[in-house]
Amino acid sequence: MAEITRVVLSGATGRMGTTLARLVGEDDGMSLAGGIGRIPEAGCDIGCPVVATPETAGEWIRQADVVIDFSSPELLARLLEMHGEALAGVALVIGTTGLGADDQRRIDEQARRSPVLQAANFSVGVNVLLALAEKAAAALGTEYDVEIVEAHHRRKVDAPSGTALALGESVAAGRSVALADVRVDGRSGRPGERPVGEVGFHSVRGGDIVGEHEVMFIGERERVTLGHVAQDRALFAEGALRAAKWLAGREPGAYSMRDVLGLG
Ligand SMILES: NC(=O)C1=CN([C@@H]2O[C@H](COP(=O)(O)OP(=O)(O)OC[C@H]3O[C@@H](n4cnc5c(N)ncnc54)[C@H](OP(=O)(O)O)[C@@H]3O)[C@@H](O)[C@H]2O)C=CC1
Ligand SMILES: O=C(O)C1=N[C@H](C(=O)O)C[C@H](O)C1
Repeated sequence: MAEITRVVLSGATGRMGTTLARLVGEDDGMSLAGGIGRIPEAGCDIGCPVVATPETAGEWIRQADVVIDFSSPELLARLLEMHGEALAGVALVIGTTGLGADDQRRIDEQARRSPVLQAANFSVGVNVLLALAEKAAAALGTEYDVEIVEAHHRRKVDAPSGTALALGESVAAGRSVALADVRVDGRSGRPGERPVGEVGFHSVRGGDIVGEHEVMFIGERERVTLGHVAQDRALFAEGALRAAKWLAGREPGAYSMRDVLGLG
């Protein structure tokens, strides 16, 4: 009989959590062990028991093959603090964005005990776009000004999006600079003339936009635009489940969608 991948969802009752629960339910190779989300009653709808805090999820985690987190920086931090040891050997797929330096440090520490795959965006298209942005930035150089524009639904709480920042990291890598040294979020007042090498970020929020990203390389007489439009968040959930199956059973370490997709 084929192996079943047992999944725990962190953020189970949210937009991504419920989409993931539906797709896991449709997949003969996966089963839901439990979920963490603030609305335990939602367990009936998503097809597995849900608890409101990670404290009581320890047993599920110990028995799981993979924990998939699309929640908030706060819940992810508590999960790692509370269950770092229970998670040893359990694969961890992280989609949560808006993380700070301390959150990232905790994730990197966990990657010494568990296989951890973190991605700001699980769509195949965006991961190809990240590679294209790096190539374009290297080829065009700083004669071309880079502006990154992203648009999301009105309920998104972090800005710029994780994907926009990942695109900025690609541009910075292509130019061999640190993003923190060239990043500018929006402009207002009299910021003065645009310095050479700056990477600008602009966030649009409204309605039900799933996720749109554009990287503009703006020269004196031409403009190169690379972009991606997500039309359905099942796109991200499918990518996360593909990553989960790929990751379960691997050695501890930090992995990326590049590894899953063989993008080098
Ligand atoms: N990497 C990728 O491809 C993608 C990443 N994302 C990211 O995933 C994250 C979640 O997105 P989305 O599903 O839209 O957000 P939602 O707000 O819809 O879902 C978040 C879920 O986490 C729960 N949660 C958050 N904080 C806590 C807490 N402290 N205790 C208990 N439960 C908590 C929420 O419960 P409650 O609703 O009750 O607050 C909810 O179930 C975001 O960071 C987003 O940017 C999103 C899409 C794709
Ligand atoms: O919050 C969202 O919805 C999304 N968040 C991710 C991000 O911050 O880049 C990925 C996707 O764009 C949807």
